[in-house]
Amino acid sequence: MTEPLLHTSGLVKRYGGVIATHQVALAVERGHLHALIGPNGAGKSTLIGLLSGELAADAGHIHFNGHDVTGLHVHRRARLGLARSFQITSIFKSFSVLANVVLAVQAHAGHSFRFWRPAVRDPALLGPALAALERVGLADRRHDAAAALSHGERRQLELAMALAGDPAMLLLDEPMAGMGPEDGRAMVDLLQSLKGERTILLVEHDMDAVFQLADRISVLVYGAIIASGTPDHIRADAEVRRAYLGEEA
Ligand SMILES: Nc1ncnc2c1ncn2[C@@H]1O[C@H](COP(=O)(O)OP(=O)(O)OP(=O)(O)O)[C@@H](O)[C@H]1O
Repeated sequence: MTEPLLHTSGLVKRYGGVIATHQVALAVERGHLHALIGPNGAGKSTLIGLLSGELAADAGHIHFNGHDVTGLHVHRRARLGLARSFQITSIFKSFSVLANVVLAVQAHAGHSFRFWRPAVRDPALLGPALAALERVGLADRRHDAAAALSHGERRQLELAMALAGDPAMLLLDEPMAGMGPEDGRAMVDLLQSLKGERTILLVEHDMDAVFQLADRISVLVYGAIIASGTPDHIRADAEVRRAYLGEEA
C-alpha cells in the first residue's frame, strides 16, 4: 500500500470553548479528489486552514508527501506542493488577468513583489502563467483587467493562481460559492478535468457536484469525522443520513 499524499492524526483546534476540529484523522490518497462535507459550522473551513497553515493546530500532526508540516508556515507548505486556492481578496483588480497569475508564479518562486513590472515580461514567469490560464480556460481574457471578470471567472483566476505554483495538492474551499448554474457547471467541468492530474481536497456544499466529482468523501460533524469512504458508501451510511442529510433512522 502506498502512503496517502496527506494524512493527519489527532488534529485538534479550539476556539475558546468551541472544539472546531476534534481528533481528526484524515487521509487523502494521491490523485484523488477527496471531498469534505458537513453541516454549517462543522469545521470544514477550520480544517482547510489547519492544512494550509493559516491556522495553528492545538494538538496533532499533519503529514504531507513524507514531511511533517504541522509547524510549517503557509509559504513553506506551498513550496512543498500543498496550496490553497487564493481568496478573491488577493486578486489585484486593476492588474491584468495575466499579471495576477505572473505574480502568483513569482510568489511561488520566492521572488519579491516589488519587481512585478519586469516580471510580466519575464519568459520564465510568463510561460507557466499562460499555461495555468490556458488550463482554466481564461487565456482569451489575459489582457483584461481582473476587475472586468465575472464572479465565476474570478474563481477560475484564483484556481489559475493556485495552479501557477504547480502544486501536487490543491485545497479548495467552496469554489462554487455564489455562482449561478452556468458558472457552477463550468467549475465542475474544470475540476473534473483536473482530477487525477492533481490531488484535490474540496469543501463544497453543492452535493450534486460532490457526488459527481469525488473519489472519496469525509463527513465532518461538530469537528469530528463521522464517516469516510466512497460516494456510494457515504450515501448508504445510516449515521451520515441521520446526522447530515437530516433523515430519520
Ligand atoms: N475565529 C473564530 N473564532 C471563534 N470561533 C470560530 C472561529 N472560526 C470558526 N469558529 C467556530 O468553529 C466552528 C467551525 O467553524 P468553520 O467555519 O470551520 O465551519 P464550516 O464547516 O466551514 O462552516 P460553513 O459550512 O458554515 O462554512 C463553528 O462553531 C464556528 O462558529
